Amino acid sequence: MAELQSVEAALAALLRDVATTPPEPLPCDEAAGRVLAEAIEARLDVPAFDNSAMDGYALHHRDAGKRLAVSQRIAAGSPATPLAPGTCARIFTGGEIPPGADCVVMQERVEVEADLAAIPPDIPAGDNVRRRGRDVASGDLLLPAGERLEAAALGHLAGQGITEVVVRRRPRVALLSTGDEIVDPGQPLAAGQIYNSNRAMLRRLLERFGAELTRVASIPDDPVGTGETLRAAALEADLVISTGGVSVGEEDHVKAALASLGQLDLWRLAIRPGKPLALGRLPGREGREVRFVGLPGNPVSCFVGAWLFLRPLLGALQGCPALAHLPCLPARAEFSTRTGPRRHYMRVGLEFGRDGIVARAFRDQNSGVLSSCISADALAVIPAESRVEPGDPVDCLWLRVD
Ligand SMILES: Nc1nc2c(c(=O)[nH]1)N[C@H]1C(S)=C(S)[C@@H](COP(=O)(O)OP(=O)(O)OC[C@H]3O[C@@H](n4cnc5c(N)ncnc54)[C@H](O)[C@@H]3O)O[C@H]1N2
Ligand code: MOO
Repeated sequence: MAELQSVEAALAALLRDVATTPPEPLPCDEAAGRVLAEAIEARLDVPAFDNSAMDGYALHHRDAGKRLAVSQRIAAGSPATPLAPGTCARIFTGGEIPPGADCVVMQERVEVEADLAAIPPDIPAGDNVRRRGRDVASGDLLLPAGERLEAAALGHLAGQGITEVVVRRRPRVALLSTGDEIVDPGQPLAAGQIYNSNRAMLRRLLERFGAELTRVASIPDDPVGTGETLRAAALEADLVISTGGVSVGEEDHVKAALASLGQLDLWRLAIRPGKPLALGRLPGREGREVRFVGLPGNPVSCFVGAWLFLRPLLGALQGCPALAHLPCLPARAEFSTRTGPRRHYMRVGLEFGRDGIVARAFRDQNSGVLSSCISADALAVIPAESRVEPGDPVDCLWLRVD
């Protein structure tokens, strides 16, 4: 039997020449989770002016240790006037530092008697002053292209007064299921049939990875219908995904249809779960090439395949480097296991303790046992032909990310 291939080789083949989706303008209010198509330069200084970090008194530091008349009151949002020499200004958090002042003393340290503020000694220049442009200076790179717009980035855009951004169109994905035995939830189950659990699981994962599902369908069990379904799916999608039917079964219309419509490579990977994987290309609209990924039908193989292959692919389609790799955490195994010729991606829960991270494996790691994925914080990567004992180090790919 041909030698098993590596995940890295399959991933490189999958990601070769992936074109990003086209850019589209979008109001910032609708842009959460979307990926910037172009870098954004800051057009304002933030803060826009030197301002106070405290409620207190603004003064020149040479006047520290004196009793000073309070010559003005500066609330946040009202302009300051130059500070009369030898006086201080009552100031509030966010209030503009008046010209002539260079520090702020918080009010808890100041005694006010008969309109005079007793300032403690030795206040350094700059104390409690938030300098203009400290966060962002006009002309700086505010956000790079490829940034996924999450909370702080959206706040940063708003801080610049920006209302619209140019983002990558969501990758359009067709999600197809194979298998005569697979039935949609809501329908009655006949003997030997099972409900389609991969579809609901992948739909959620794909949406988390930034996709828009354009078609969710089952592939009919005949060659003509299969070809038509694949062709129609490719015309409206950037990516066509199928589940099931990638191992060595006899009747497989998907493989035949793909091979005749476009191109198909069948991979047998040295991993568990997820050994069989189909990668191909289909003709799309206007001569574009649409990627095809055929994941194995076993639900855990599907789940693991989605994290290992679909997430980086959706990252490449969106031009988003953050989706290329899962964060890898060093943990200590709380279990023992041994592997054969395939690298094992074990579903583990992680416990973060003072002495580091402990990885606990789900009791049943069979590729049909979807319960192993429910509380999986990570995939522990156990190299091929190795042995792990409790306390041994294991690399864990963190799954609590988008
Ligand atoms: N003789 C061999 N048999 C198998 C091999 C092999 O190398 N030689 N590989 C095994 C491995 S590993 C995997 S993984 C599976 C992959 O099989 P397929 O991708 O061809 O998938 P199916 O046979 O269609 O289904 C496998 C399993 O998953 C269930 N399934 C399928 N789709 C769904 C769905 N949408 N929701 C829930 N469950 C689904 C299906 O009923 C089967 O039980 O092949 C092994 N066999
Ligand atoms: O590799 Mo299969 O994906 O073990 O069940």
